[in-house]
Amino acid sequence: MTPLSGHLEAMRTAAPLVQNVSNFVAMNVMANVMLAIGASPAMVHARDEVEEFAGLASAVTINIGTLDAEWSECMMLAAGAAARRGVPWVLDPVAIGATTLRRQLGARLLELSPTIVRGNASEILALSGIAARGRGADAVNAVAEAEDSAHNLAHKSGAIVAVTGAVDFVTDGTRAMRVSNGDPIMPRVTALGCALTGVVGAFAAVASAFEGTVAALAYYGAAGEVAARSANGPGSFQVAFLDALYTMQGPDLDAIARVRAI
Ligand SMILES: Nc1ncnc2c1ncn2[C@@H]1O[C@H](COP(=O)(O)OP(=O)(O)OP(=O)(O)O)[C@@H](O)[C@H]1O
Ligand SMILES: Cc1ncsc1CCO
Ligand SMILES: [Mg+2]
Repeated sequence: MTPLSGHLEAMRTAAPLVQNVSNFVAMNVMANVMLAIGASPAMVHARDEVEEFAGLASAVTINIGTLDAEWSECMMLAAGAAARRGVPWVLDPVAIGATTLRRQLGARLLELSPTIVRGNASEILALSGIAARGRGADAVNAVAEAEDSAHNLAHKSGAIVAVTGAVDFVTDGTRAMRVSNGDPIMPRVTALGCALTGVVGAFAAVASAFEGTVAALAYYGAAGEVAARSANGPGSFQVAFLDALYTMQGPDLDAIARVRAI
């Protein structure tokens, strides 16, 4: 396996263009996070250009956070274009269990073979068909409760499935890894999970989906730990987090990362 630092350095060297069909809450947060890591984000989602743009991008991410009928159509077009062209694409199934609209779109997007699915425990449980206790965008379930579902979902869909939370779990349906970096203040800032999906996309542009996902999660959590040391609350954390993502070097990442195979 390439060291985590190798994937971070490759991502920064490539500065991949990542197209994000995201949501109204996350767009600004996500674009700033992606610029801080050294990627090139483009929040492009209009029906008339979304497919064409997917041909230019090195990765595509789809987030159903604030969907309506038109967003849904644009997401299907972007995911379809990425899948046809072999561009890695990442699904973020925000609050997928909450409504019929979300469940139905989630099922249709899964048919377009996402390269990676990244969600919190409640979302991964719901996406794999098990009633989960998520109330909206926030997880109510622990990651461990969703590990079997993640395994089955990966097996069935062919996607790498990442369940994030206090200890992240990543599986391709056969092997699995846990990443135990991060800080409990991270879910107190909106859209940090959504922004993480963009970071996963940037790493998937330069690495295999499994290794890239693990590296992205470790880097994100490690930067969260560094930022939390100087933060007084969610406001100062958000600023410190962008700085930590920006300043973290490969050797820092290898030293702070807590990644283990299961
Ligand atoms: N309790 C926690 N302790 C440590 N780190 C955490 C914790 N919760 C979240 N994190 C960190 O935050 C990252 C994103 O996680 P999270 O699962 O909260 O996303 P999310 O629920 O999709 O967020 P959102 O939908 O609000 O954008 C995780 O990969 C992890 O690094
Ligand atoms: C709060 C919120 N509501 C819809 S999307 C979103 C961002 C976190 O997922
Ligand atoms: Mg989320």
